[in-house]
Amino acid sequence: MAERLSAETRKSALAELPGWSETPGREAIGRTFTFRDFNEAFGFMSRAALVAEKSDHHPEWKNVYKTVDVVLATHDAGGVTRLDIDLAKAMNAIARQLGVT
Ligand SMILES: C[C@H](O)[C@H](O)[C@H]1CNC2=NC(N)=NC(=O)C2=N1
Repeated sequence: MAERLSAETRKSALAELPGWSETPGREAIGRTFTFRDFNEAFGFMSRAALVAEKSDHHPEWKNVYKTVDVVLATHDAGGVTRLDIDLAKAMNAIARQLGVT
């Protein structure tokens, strides 16, 4: 089972994750992605969903038109683990391919 990261490790991991920040009021990280339109937002979600399924690690996310709000935490560990950092990195890579840095 993935180990919960300390506040210090979480903060240094966030420094490598453009656009991501701590979620106020809970041990989690979050980012809002804004795409060109709904089609690209949903395309992002489709691709990220495949990565999540493959890693058995799933996001908490909400899509409104061209925005996707994402919160990542490892429920089993009660905080942020490497799994969340890796999924955030993968999401940033997918977004970059869609022109969103
Ligand atoms: C049994 C299965 O491995 C677990 O329920 C997985 C599924 N996806 C998950 N996703 C997230 N974000 N946290 C978890 O603890 C988690 N656990």
